[in-house]
Amino acid sequence: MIKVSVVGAKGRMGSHVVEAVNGAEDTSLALALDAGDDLTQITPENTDVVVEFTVPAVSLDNVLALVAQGVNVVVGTTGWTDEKLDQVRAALAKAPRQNQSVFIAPNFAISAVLADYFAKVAAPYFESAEVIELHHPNKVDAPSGTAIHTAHAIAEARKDAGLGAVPDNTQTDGGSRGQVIDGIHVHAVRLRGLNAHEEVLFGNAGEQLTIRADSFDRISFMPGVLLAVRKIASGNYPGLTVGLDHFLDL
Ligand SMILES: NC(=O)c1ccc[n+]([C@@H]2O[C@H](COP(=O)([O-])OP(=O)(O)OC[C@H]3O[C@@H](n4cnc5c(N)ncnc54)[C@H](O)[C@@H]3O)[C@@H](O)[C@H]2O)c1
Ligand SMILES: O=C(O)C1=N[C@H](C(=O)O)CCC1
Repeated sequence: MIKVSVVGAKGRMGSHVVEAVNGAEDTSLALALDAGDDLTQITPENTDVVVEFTVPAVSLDNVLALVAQGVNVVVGTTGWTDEKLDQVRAALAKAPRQNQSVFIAPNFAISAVLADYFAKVAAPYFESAEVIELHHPNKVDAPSGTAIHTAHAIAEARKDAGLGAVPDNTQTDGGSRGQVIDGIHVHAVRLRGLNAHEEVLFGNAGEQLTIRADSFDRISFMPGVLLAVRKIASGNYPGLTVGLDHFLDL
């Protein structure tokens, strides 16, 4: 049995994770903690893997504390920058136990991971590329962590292919052209009724490719969370790993 503790257990995602851990045959719930609870209750004796779904403002501190307490962490919370990732790497380098792991996934849904992968494949073949993410209005961050990840991946693939800047003759912009991430315009929609959705638009003269992923229900993230828990519990991924694609045969 893999002993799993959940941090952010009362949240929209954390409560689904508690159910998924209780429902799987090879995982058991150790601790379910939320804001105000003492994280030092989590130890290597009672927990093999912590699943962290909180808010971007606190996630880094939680992860650093948990690493220092000697436990492995699977993180779904957004808000990760290169600088924050470096802090996690530094914490892992002086972690109390050998081969400790932190795994961070911008998105645990297979549809989103594949959309991201297909976008990377398509990126070198198109002059234009833009990302539109669409989410429920309770989301605290914009653009989504997934969209940021997709924009970086498209930019890297374009750079590797020797492509220049996307064509854009906008002369005035009151904000309608979205946030520019690594040269890629990213647009965020917040709409009641939505859950988590992303469209990647590619264009050439006379043609367009649209790649779209839709998570209609948070249950769509749970197979990915359990996959990550199992992979991290295996001990085969020491250090920091970012992205569920590392665990898929793509
Ligand atoms: N990676 C993915 O596949 C994926 C999927 C959905 C959501 N997310 C991300 O997960 C995060 C959580 O989303 P949500 O919709 O569940 O949010 P939410 O607001 O419903 O839940 C967050 C929970 O964290 C708790 N919390 C806040 N501060 C805390 C602290 N210091 N210690 C412990 N718990 C604390 C809150 O009380 C709340 O219960 C967001 O960053 C979101 O973007 C990622
Ligand atoms: O509902 C959210 O919040 C989501 N956050 C992640 C993101 O920002 O990419 C993943 C999708 C759902």
